[in-house]
Amino acid sequence: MPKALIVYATRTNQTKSIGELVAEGLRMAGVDVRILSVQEFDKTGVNPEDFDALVLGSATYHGEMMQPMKTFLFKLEQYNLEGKAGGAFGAFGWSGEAPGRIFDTMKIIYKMKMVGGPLMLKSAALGGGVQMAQGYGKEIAGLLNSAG
Ligand SMILES: Cc1cc2nc3c(=O)[nH]c(=O)nc-3n(C[C@H](O)[C@H](O)[C@H](O)COP(=O)(O)O)c2cc1C
Repeated sequence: MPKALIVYATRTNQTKSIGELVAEGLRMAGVDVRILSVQEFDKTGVNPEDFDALVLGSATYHGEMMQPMKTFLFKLEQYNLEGKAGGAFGAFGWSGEAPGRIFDTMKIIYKMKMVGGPLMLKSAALGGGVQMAQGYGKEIAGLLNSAG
């Protein structure tokens, strides 16, 4: 069974809720998922290289991703993530810079095989958010299947 790791940064848990729905979508598509906050990741000793997909999320504050996700993206330099499936998501209010910045870093710096684009939602609970987030997870799972 392919494995996915989701790591997120959040302040009021909207991004966590979106991540949990992305996890559901991945699981529906037969992927084994581990979901952790950045703080939990730091405590666990999980190795991202042990996963087939890495999905990262951060809320946007003051036009930026949250500081723990910035630090986490630097930390990833110690791992070889090239060719792994990837996606990026986050809750936002109006401008939503974080998911796009994370997405580009995963694609350009870590040379990951990314889904079509970042997932930006104002809330997991609004406007078809559940379906969109679950669908995003399924889309990432599709990359794994096509990778064989
Ligand atoms: C002080 C403050 C600054 C914010 N700055 C932005 C911003 O620059 N752009 C944006 O799209 N949303 C901004 N937001 C909205 C948050 O991204 C939004 O509330 C989001 O749902 C929070 O997600 P979280 O629960 O995962 O922390 C801001 C919210 C607060 C309270």
